Amino acid sequence: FIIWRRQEDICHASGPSPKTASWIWGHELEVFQGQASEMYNKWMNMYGPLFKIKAGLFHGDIIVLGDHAAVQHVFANTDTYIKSPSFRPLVANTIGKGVVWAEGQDHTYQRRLLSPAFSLESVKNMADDISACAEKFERTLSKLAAVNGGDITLNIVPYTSYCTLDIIGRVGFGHDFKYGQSVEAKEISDSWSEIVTTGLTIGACLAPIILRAFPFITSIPVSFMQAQGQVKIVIDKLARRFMEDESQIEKGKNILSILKRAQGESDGLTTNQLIDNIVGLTVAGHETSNTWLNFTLLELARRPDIQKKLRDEALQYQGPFSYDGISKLNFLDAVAKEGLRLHAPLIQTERVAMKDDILPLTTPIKTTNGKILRSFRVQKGQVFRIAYLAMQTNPNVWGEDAAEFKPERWLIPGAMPPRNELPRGWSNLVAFSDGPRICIGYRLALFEFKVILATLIRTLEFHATDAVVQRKNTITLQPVVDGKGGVLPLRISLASHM
Ligand code: HEM
Repeated sequence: FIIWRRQEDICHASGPSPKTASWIWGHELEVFQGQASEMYNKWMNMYGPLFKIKAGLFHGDIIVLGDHAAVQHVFANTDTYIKSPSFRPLVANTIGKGVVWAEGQDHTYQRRLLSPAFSLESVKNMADDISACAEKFERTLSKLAAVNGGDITLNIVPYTSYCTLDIIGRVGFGHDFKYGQSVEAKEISDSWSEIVTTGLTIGACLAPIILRAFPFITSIPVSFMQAQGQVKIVIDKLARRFMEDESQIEKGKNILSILKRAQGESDGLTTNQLIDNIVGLTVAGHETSNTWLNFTLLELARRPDIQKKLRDEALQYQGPFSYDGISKLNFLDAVAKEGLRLHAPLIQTERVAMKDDILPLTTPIKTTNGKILRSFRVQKGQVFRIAYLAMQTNPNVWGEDAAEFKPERWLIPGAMPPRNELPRGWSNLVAFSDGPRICIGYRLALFEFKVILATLIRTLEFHATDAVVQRKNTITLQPVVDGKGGVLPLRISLASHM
């Protein structure tokens, strides 16, 4: 057994020294204490796109993956590489047994039934709802700036969050959250603040490690985890209420109506699966889109020249925003991609190998015993972290300016690395993942991002403040100022042409 173990590739994989790891929490504590993805970026630079770290509570080493061929292989083989079984009961408790939770045939089945609600045609039909929410957001900021003499400094995070919640409410299940003013919107917003605040505490780092070591624990008394369950309670109630009104279901263009109408006698999601999926979509689609917008606004605030170029393009657009129309705004498209590359809202995901396998490698790796490996043998039970953010900001792939916000790299011929040196995934990014579990809402996320940004930028100017903004990972990437999460101060003024 010992000889066999010593032959495993992981034994000789490079990585940070075990001596630098906490004896009880491994390197996981160091990863948590740094800024989001900071340690992964550093180690990827030192050890290459596949390295191992010490796991907490004496669990076997974790492999951190950024190699394109290996990542593509993991995402393509969803039967071999599944989400961590230790977290499934927790996901079931907090967001239900929808597509986010499902594995194997159940996942394929649910995904097939959900897909029509996210088709190009369905997303195009969401244009009016998305625009209405974006305009409300813009009017609120313009009004605040106007009554304050044309200029105001505020924390943008809750304002963006009200807007993205409004959108998912309307396009998801025909509900108006009234731009953060309804009772339910306040409950969701309070739960999220709790998640962000407690997500910065040590408990949020230790809870998943404990769960992995003791998977029979289905409920951990950490408010970080419990707060997610509160969103389920609120959305569950609203979605059930919506379904009682058959006339709404008959004419509705929203996701729940589409799914409910498709509910056949032998084929279709059960009512509980429908509800769980609406909960999952709300959780998966709300704060992710919010993060993408917030950090892109920060980048634009720091670069008035880029902001002006974006504004000029948006001002040329005539009429209401449609999916096809807004897709023609090339600079907006480049800003969207660059914002997502630099600030992937989900910075990583985890997978576990269900059987022994061999990972193909794009970049051969050198092991600690001097061997060059062109593929990597893994054993059943191996845990992987797929480091989305580190992959998208790896200077060995994206060049020396990988950490800079440069939308023009997407437009100037030859400015991007050759496609065969980039991963697969939407626009050669991994932020939406890839393979059979690629984000089901990516088209909606992109459309809403563009409509909101174009609507805001036409009338408002964003300016950076003196605040030092850090980035931490609390489920999604969060701006942190003075140790407080969910804080991103921006100065906002009415655009000079107004
Ligand atoms: C910027 C916005 C978004 C980002 C960056 C994002 C990212 C991701 C990623 C990385 C995954 C794969 C996670 C994994 O397998 O471990 C995922 C899955 C998923 N996303 Fe998104 N997402 C976004 C917006 C949305 C929206 C707007 C919705 C729906 C309203 C949505 C619904 C889902 C669902 C249901 C899954 C699970 C899909 C499956 O397992 O088959 N997401 N998303």
